Amino acid sequence: MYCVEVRDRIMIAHSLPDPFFGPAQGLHGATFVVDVAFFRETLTAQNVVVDIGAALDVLKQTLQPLAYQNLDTLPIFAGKLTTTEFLARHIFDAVSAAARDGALGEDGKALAKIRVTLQETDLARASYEGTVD
Ligand SMILES: Nc1nc2c(c(=O)[nH]1)N=C([C@H](O)[C@H](O)COP(=O)(O)OP(=O)(O)OP(=O)(O)O)CN2
Repeated sequence: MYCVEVRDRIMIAHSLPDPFFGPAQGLHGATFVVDVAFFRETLTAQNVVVDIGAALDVLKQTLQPLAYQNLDTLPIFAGKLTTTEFLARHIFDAVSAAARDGALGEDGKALAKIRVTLQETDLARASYEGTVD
């Protein structure tokens, strides 16, 4: 399986209002390093998985609505615990939708899978991966 992975960063604020999270129940900031990996069984006619520039653009556009936001105030996340895992799935859904819509070109519609990884510190990260369908 071939893979191309691109990276961006995002700064957000949020709280995790459940006793499970201890001190993180309060409002705090996070800077996530976001990696998105694109997988194909075979290369395209140009011998790529996806164009790296297009992949970087899709990731930047996906993160833009979240950047520098307090996630607690965004209607799409109302009542949700915006954990690292949850945000990985949210970003996966947006990148997958962009791929299906052709933002990565015609070949981008035929990816085997996508994996989104959010690194919240040098010690911890979370991922979501799935097929593009
Ligand atoms: N599985 C997850 N666990 C935690 C997440 C998460 O997104 N997924 N997030 C947090 C906090 O937002 C923050 O990143 C860390 O908070 P902190 O309280 O410092 O976390 P720890 O559990 O490592 O430390 P303790 O102080 O021992 O609780 C927390 N967990």
